[in-house]
Amino acid sequence: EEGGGGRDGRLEDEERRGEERRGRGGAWSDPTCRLRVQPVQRSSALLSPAVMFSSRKTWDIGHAPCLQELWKTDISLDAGSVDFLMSDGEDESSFLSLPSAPFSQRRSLTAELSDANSQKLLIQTLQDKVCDFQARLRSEEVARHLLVQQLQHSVQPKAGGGVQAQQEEPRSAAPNGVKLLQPSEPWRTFSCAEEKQLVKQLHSQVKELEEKLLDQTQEVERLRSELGATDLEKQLERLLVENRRLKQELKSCRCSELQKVDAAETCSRCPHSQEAEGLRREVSRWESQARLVALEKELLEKSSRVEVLQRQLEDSRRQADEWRSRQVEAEQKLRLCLQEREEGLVRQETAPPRVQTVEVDSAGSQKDLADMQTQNGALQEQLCAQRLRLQELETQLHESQRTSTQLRTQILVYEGEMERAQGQLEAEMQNLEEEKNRVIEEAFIRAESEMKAVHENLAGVRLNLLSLQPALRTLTSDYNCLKRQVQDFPFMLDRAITEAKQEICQVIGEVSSANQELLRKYRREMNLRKKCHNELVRLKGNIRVFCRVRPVSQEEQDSADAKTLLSFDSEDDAVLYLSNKGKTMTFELDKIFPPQATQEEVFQEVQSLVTSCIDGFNVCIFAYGQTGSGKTYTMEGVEGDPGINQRALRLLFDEVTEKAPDWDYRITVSLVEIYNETLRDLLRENPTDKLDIKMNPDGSGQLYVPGLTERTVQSPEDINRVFELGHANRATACTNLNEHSSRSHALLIITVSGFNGATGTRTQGRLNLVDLAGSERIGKSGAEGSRLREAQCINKSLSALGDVISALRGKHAHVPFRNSRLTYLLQDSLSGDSKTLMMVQVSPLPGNMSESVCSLKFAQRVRSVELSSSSSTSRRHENSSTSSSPTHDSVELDSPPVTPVPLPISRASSAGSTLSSTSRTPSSSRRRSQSQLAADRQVDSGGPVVGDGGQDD
Ligand SMILES: Nc1ncnc2c1ncn2[C@@H]1O[C@H](COP(=O)(O)OP(=O)(O)OP(=O)(O)O)[C@@H](O)[C@H]1O
Repeated sequence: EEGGGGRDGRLEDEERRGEERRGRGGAWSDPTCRLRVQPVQRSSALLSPAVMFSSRKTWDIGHAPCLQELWKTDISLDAGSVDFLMSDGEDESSFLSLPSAPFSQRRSLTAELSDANSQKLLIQTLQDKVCDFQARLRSEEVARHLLVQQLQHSVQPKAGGGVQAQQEEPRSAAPNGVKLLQPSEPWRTFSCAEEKQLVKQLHSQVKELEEKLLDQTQEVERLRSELGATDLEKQLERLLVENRRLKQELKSCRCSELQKVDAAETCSRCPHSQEAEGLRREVSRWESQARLVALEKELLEKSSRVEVLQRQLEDSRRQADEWRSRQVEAEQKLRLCLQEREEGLVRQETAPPRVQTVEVDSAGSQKDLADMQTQNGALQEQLCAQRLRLQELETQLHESQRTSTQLRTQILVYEGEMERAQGQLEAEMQNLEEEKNRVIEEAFIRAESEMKAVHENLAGVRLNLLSLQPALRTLTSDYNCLKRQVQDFPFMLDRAITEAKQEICQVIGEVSSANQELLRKYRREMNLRKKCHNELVRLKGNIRVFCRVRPVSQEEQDSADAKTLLSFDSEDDAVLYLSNKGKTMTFELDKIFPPQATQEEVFQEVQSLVTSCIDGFNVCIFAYGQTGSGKTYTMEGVEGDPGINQRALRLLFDEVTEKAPDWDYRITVSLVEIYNETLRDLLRENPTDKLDIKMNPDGSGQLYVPGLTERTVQSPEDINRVFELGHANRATACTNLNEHSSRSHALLIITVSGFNGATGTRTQGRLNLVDLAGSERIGKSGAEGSRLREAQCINKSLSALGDVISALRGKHAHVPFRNSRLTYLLQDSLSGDSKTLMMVQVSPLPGNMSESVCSLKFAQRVRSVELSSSSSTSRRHENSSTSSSPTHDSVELDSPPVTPVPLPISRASSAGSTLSSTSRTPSSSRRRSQSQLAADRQVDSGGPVVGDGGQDD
């Protein structure tokens, strides 16, 4: 207002100066100085799309552009266009529940919204839209009203009292002190001051209007942000959220009902299910009732909300009617103004212009006049533009009228839709009410029956409780007792564990001592067993003689000479009868194997001798007999049916393995052949090399065979390899193996060395398995050359063996071991406590009878010899000692007999054997049977066969 006042002041100054100029120069005389007063040009802001409202609360600038576009493009407002308007061309989702389909489809879509929530939402949306349309209508009406007012302001001076009144009171007609120069004012001449003042007034008016427009635009923005469509959208959003929540609640209610039904089915068999089911049903009944109450409350709220909205709708409708009537009035006024203005214009055109002549006093006045004339032209142009604008406004008015008509129609349609939806909602509510009542009744009946069942169950439970009380008391007392025991249990457990530990330690000590005692007893028993065994062997005789009669072969059976002269005692397996030249000879040996005896049966009888080798005894097993009597068969056997050699080694392996935990044994094997008194090693690479028996250079007086190969064997496979090698070497050494083998002695020397780690005891025994050469007396048959020499050598060695045994038997001071390589080599195995087995092989054929008789006599003679047990003590050495040895008793009690390592062929043992033969104890004397004595006598009378070869010792 200050600014306005300032401007007014300036205008007054200008008027005053103009008056002065007029006073000085008189009236305006120049026609060029005539001034046409033109209507005030509207601010460009008023022509902008923005619409101003008279009231602050009715600003709605956001939707105006859309309507103006419609007006410009002349789009008819059908249902689709209404939707487009409603969505404001920006976001259709702002009207979520309203389908964007044409209006013709809306009915069917609405009909599809069957449930109450959807209908409620639809009603709400429709109401919102109605409000929205009403607001838009209001805003349009306000805009039109404003335009009309503006027009009225423009034409007011003329319509109010004509140019005269304006001339009389130019300042009072303008609001806010601004003098409005109306375009309809008739042409008149003004003084320069008046013109200048008029121009200033026009400028100030324009500025004022622009400021107002700016303020109102800002106000519009503010109101739009505060109110506008956002409230409606928020409300709509809230309602949508509420609708969604209600839907989910309904769904969860249905699901819970279904789950309850399922649970009731599954638990129907449970004994406690009835009670639980009753309680659950009661809870669900209460829940459903609570839910129904909540729904009812919600429904009431919704209903009240609908009523409020309906009231708002009524109000808005009434306001719309009022606005409509006011618009009609404004239109009428506008028409009247226009009419008057047109008439004024017509009058102006028809009336002759009054031209006042103004004398130009000065060049400045003339210039002002020219400016005024220019300004007058501009005002004329503004007048034309104003007219055009008036026409446009009229067009817009018509359009807005048409739009309002269409909107009204749309409102009516929506109202009808809303009424129908409301009717459906009411019907739905009615149905829901009925459903609710029915459900409540059913729930009540169900609850009653369930309550009854619950009461019955409760009575049963009470009874059970009464019966359970004594048991509970008992259990409580037991529990307390157990609790006390559990509390004491750790102490008891500790005590028991301590006692148990002590007992266990004590028992372990006792067991350990008992174990030691048992071990001691076991050793003593073992020694006793060995002692008994040795005693038994001694009683049986250290030299044992078996006889094996070979069967008659198929070829021999076919010959006429197959009739056997040998017969056996069925009751005594030690007696053999031989019929020769009409008289029967009886031979009694330790064991006689008939032809049908198997290799296994033969080995059963010799295996005790084999095992004594492990205990440190020297054992010698001879196979004696004529060629073809079965010596090799008995010792080596055939493939698939091994003889004593392989079986002995296997047995030794088994025994050694059995004693393995305490004893560590080593078994070595040597294969030696004696042919023509020549010693050869069958396991060395060059078996033809001759071996010699020499005195040990260490001065111990023992004999040994330098270069004799000793192969360690650990398995039957090793044995097989050794035998194969020996057999191959024996074959390379001769052209005819069979011939050669019958003329040579084959010795398998097995040495078993043992060491007891616990006691430090060492043992060594030797098992000599000898396949002797044929014992037939070839020399007497007139053989010559090499055969004679072979026969002589065989006879010599066999005679030497007989002499040795005879000397042992006769307890001679001197035993001629050195008369042959065989006896020399086997000196240790034949003397002392060594054990000797002579397996005499006999052919049953009559043609071999004389040889059989010789062999049997030799066997009889050998059997009568006994080695002295006392002499054995000198042969034993303990822990690798040489000649000094413990007494026989001490060895037997504490440890197995021990022989020195390595095993020498000792001369001292020879002396020992001599000593032993002289110091034989009476207890070791052998009781012989009468038949044996008879045989001895018979042999003595017949003369020994052994001596036939002659002795060179
Ligand atoms: N108990 C037996 N059962 C079956 N066959 C046997 C028996 N004893 C010997 N024979 C067979 O008799 C034959 C001669 O035996 P073997 O070669 O063992 O006699 P030998 O006394 O070793 O002869 P040599 O002194 O010439 O070596 C062989 O064919 C052998 O198979």
